[in-house]
Amino acid sequence: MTVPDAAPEVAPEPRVPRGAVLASDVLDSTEATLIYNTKAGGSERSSPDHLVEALHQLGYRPVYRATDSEDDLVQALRDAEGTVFVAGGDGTIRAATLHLAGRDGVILGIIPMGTANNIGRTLGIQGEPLDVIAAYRGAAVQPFDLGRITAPWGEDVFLEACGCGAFAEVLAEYNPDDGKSPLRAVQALGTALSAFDPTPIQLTLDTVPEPDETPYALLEILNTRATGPRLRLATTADTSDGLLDVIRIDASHRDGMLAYLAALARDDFEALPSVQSDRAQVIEIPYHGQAFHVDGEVRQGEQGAVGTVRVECWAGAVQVLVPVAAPTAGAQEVGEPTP
Ligand SMILES: Nc1ncnc2c1ncn2[C@@H]1O[C@H](COP(=O)(O)OP(=O)(O)OP(=O)(O)O)[C@@H](O)[C@H]1O
Repeated sequence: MTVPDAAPEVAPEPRVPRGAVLASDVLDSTEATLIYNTKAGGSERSSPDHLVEALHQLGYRPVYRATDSEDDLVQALRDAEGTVFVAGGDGTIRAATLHLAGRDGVILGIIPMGTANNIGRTLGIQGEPLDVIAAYRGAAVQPFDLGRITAPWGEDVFLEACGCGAFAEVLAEYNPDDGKSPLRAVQALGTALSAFDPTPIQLTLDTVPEPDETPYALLEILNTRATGPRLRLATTADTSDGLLDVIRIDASHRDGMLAYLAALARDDFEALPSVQSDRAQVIEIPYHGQAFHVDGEVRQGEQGAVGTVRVECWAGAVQVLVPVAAPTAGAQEVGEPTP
């Protein structure tokens, strides 16, 4: 069995995150595919050639599959085996991951190159692309959950989050032509949180209905800690726990806009008294035509529609490469040292 640079050269006792295993224990192939979105925000920081060379140095045999759009991923990933490295923003990682979900024998290697990088940050994967690749020497593999949605508009899968209320309304109104500004988006969310007038709904968490109907100014189901323009709504979310974080704000008890903006800036959104935080496997949300977002995409509301939006955690849908040295989501406490 040949493995890509399995043994770390400097760390005699690699410590892998809890729930993860060394990549060298599961990979029996040095095969690798590189997807590189040349349109993503940070793509000028390196080139596919540089990344291919860096992967070679780790012991992989990478093949770069050029893609002009998401549609090209069907062909590029059809026969992919081994490790699929995806360089791009959250949108690119999402697009590729949707093709890999539920597939055996494939591991996702994230090379964050966007603005928000919510997926990479949740896993402790950040930095310049070549540094990220270097940190994959002696890496571990851990499960990465996805969210699966069955709704009146159809089926959806998300990596980061889905939800309705203020953030979905902001995304539905957000005009990308005005420029992609995290600050503008956060300010818009603050305003929407204090002004949005939601319809009361009765939520069900893991088959247990909530006692009352509640008007939620914000209802977000998160897999990663942050979504959108780095909105850290679920500050302790764990992408490998088989659960989704349910973050909600009852509109009748909401704080003022500044309280939310300040909490986001302080990174303790869940500590606000008006923010309720729970974890569940299955969440059922009554649908009355309200707008939803699924990661960065919007499912526009449909007047007069009724039904249920069922959101379920798809535990371990993907296997993801994580550096052993960096802390990872849910793995701040590391497991026993690997022999
Ligand atoms: N493999 C791909 N090749 C080319 N284009 C892609 C690919 N995957 C996604 N895209 C498209 O590229 C666009 C930008 O992607 P992405 O969101 O990853 O980058 P970004 O906008 O720089 O990131 P961020 O949102 O973090 O700033 C998206 O509209 C997406 O549809």
